Amino acid sequence: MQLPNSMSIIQRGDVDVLCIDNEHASAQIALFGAHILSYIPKSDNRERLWLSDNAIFDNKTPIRGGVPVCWPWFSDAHNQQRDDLPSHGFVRTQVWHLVEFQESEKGLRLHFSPQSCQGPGWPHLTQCVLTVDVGKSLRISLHTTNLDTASLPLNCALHTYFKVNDIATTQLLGVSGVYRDKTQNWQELVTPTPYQFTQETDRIHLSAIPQVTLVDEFETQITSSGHDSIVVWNPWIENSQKMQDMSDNGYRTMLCVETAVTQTKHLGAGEQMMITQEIK
Ligand SMILES: O=P(O)(O)OC[C@H]1O[C@@H](O)[C@H](O)[C@@H](O)[C@@H]1O
Repeated sequence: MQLPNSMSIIQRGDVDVLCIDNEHASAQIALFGAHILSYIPKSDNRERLWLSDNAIFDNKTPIRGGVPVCWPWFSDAHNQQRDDLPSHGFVRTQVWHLVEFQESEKGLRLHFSPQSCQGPGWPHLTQCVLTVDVGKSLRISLHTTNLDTASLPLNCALHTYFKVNDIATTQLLGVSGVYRDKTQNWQELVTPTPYQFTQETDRIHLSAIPQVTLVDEFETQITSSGHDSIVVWNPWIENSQKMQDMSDNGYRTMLCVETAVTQTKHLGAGEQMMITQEIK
């Protein structure tokens, strides 16, 4: 396939990375996982995504940072009662194909599909496509079609790591309602106001919150659709120290705000669904 004018390819370790540079923004997308690593709009030249200094680019290990695509389950697959399955599904550790692109005055639209939509714990016939729009905003859509003859149980997430100046002075606006707290035995608790960070945070907010603002030195707008949850995660110091692909202080400059389906969508035969996260 001939590449669009605004795109070149580089190597990071063993991973092929698409570099996009158009009049609106620059971005980097690894083919391993169709994993967006960087997005910098030209309106302010500010990097929106966090990528670990110790991220591993070996075409095997999930990349720590950017936008991991979690599909067809979220987290440790406990919904399926199977401990042997990889956390966050199996497509973030596949090399994806760029199947199509369109260039327009709005920017570049890219469509990716994984090597295979079947994997361990997922015998179903499905199609999964990731569409990325690199323009004045970064728009990411994960589209699933059930090609099987029976209904199937789906969870998924766009697990975005946002770059923050200092987690101690970061706030989230727009999040309300109840959440399940993984750090407190999955207790259901009420979202605090103001929403700030002083310790390990691992929360599934159980509603389709459409708009979240990440307030740091600057403001980042996160718009979601098609989801049933927003997940908020910061591992804090002890977990950062334990993770091989994260520096000890890595937690200080990142916050995950994830657009997710965690409450299991039963997708009927022939049915489609899509989750979208837009970042400005
Ligand atoms: O280390 P992983 O598999 O990329 O997962 C990172 C985190 O992802 C978050 O979405 C989960 O809520 C956390 O529990 C998990 O630790």
